[in-house]
Amino acid sequence: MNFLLADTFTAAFSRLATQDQKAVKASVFDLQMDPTGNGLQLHRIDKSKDQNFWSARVNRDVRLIVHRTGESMLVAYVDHHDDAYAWAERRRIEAHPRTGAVQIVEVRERVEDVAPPETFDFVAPQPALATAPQPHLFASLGDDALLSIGVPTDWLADVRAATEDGFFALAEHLPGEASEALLEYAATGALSAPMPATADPFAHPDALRRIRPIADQDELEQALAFPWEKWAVFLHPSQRDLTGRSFAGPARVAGSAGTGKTIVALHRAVRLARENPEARILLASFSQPLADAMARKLLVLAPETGGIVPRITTASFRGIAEQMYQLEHGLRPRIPSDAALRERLVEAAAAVQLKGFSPRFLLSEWTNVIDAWSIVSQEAYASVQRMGRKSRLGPNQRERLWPVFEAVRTALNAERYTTWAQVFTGPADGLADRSRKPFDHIVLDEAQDLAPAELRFFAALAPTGPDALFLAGDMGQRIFQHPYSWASLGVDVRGRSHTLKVCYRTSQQIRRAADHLLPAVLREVDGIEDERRGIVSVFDGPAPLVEVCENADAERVTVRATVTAWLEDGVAAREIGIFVRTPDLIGRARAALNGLLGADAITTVPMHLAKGLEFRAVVVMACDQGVLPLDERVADAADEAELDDIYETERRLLYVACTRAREHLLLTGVRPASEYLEDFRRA
Ligand SMILES: Nc1ncnc2c1ncn2[C@@H]1O[C@H](COP(=O)(O)OP(=O)(O)OP(=O)(O)O)[C@@H](O)[C@H]1O
Repeated sequence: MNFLLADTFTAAFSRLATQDQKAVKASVFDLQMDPTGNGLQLHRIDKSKDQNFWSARVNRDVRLIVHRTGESMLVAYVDHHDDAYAWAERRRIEAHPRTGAVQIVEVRERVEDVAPPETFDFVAPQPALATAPQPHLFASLGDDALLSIGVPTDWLADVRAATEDGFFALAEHLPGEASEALLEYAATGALSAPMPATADPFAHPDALRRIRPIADQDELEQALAFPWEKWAVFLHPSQRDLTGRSFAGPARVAGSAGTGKTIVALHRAVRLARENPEARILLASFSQPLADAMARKLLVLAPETGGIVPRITTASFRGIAEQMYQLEHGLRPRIPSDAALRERLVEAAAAVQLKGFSPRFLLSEWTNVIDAWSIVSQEAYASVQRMGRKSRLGPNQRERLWPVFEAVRTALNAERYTTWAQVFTGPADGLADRSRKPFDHIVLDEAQDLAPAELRFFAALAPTGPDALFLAGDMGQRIFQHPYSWASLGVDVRGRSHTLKVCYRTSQQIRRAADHLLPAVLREVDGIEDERRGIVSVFDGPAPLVEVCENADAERVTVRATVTAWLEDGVAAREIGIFVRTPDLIGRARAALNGLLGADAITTVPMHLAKGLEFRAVVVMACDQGVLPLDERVADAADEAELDDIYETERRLLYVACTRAREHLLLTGVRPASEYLEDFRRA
């Protein structure tokens, strides 16, 4: 008999008190050992429309709801007695008549039978005083089309009557696949193609995202250990596909912020480790805090110690390269700071009386071209494409610049400095001819910000072959790198790049507004197009707020009032993040929080550190003209094209900051405000 867990159960389980959870766990384990349910006092729920629902007694108060057929035992829900019964009385579990996927369907009471909950009011007539009626979003879709995307038959009329305002209240009652397909239709005007049917209705990808077969005790232990981490057990079909698929060459998962790329990277690393007990896997991300966060999540997915976890190394991009450097050289690399580099560049420029290039330009050219691409000769500099450095530097300019860079390289060598690019390039060169590599599989998150030397390094760490290199990243969030061709470095993901479309982190309102900061289609150097239309968020929330204030005092008052309201509303201080463009603006953010209870727990950081974070509520402060985009950067642009590039990166920074928010977002600035606020408001 198949033993299965539904996400409705894990969600309800995570809400119970710890004592009750212990008792529920014991009952579920008993049930797994003996799926007949003997000893658990199973009672059929007579009032349910689905005769396969039974209740099992956990303790005096708590009841487990199971769905039992000849072939399967599905643990569907758990709650206090009356609520558990009420849940089962309004549900049925069945294979959808068209898609074939098993669904937990909320039974749609007829309007005359039951007063509709306040949150939805679809088939019921609109009040007479309603303002201009909103168009029905799905009026043009026939039954056939609605059934093809998994809308349960009882909900067809509601879906056809849904308007924009009420859709999310309705969506909560529909199976996820149906609401996502409807939202995508609302956004793009196209219906997604249905998934192919499977012989076993539980094996259908749409069923697997909510109902997971549990093979043994270990799996059950894992599913119950962290019930609030839904992602650990229930994946979207597209996430599941990317987790399980084998790729003949380097592959990539793309997708807007919050679509679960990190989750795919984690599941994939665990899957590869489980499948091959010999495999050594590297799971790396941009920074140490992000690597630490992945390591914590890894323990949720694979709690068993002594098992696969020791074979998965989690590290930051630089951390792993630095370790290898240290192993080889016996000491840590001495890395020049940006200030030290700038100083040497300015000195070298003065020595050759170079005029017309700002220190910022010299540093950027050094970092993004000379050092990034290991340029060591004037000839190489003359021919380098300066990919992503859109300013066209003619041969004369390069000729004038070269002595400066050459002098800086010599000075750095003399002072025993090693640049980050050199830290990555050394091991990459050393490993090129070796047959034994340190890892079998490399899985990288935040791949959009990999520098060329870093990409080469990671590609060299595992043997070329199937599933050697998997990259997760969103081009729309690239803030540290100029674009360049991955294919030119041998990492060609064309044909093996897949985009996730369902956003789990950010409410529909915030995501939609943030999307306006970026073009609808982003085109990469290697020709891959990243289509950003048709992304849907799985939940709804308040519209983001934009406040342009007369002065910094007024801004402080606005931010303080909003944060206070969030705290009073039950948002914990640690769930609030405040982002500003530069470190010296942090004081402006802290001033707004001065004296607020719990203010210390509120994160206040520059936008550059927002990557990978997540908060229930976010303020992006000081979005003033001159701050976003940052005047200093704009002033250094060599030409129009370079200016465009700066504008784009600044825009992406704001996009990253805004998309850290789950439910609430406030953007503030002082008049005259950043022009980006207008784009944001277009939503
Ligand atoms: N299948 C899922 N079920 C439930 N929650 C999920 C699922 N997949 C992802 N999430 C949640 O969505 C949020 C975003 O996931 P994740 O960090 O993997 O997205 P991302 O695409 O890497 O985001 P970003 O590009 O902004 O870093 C997280 O809170 C994660 O737990």
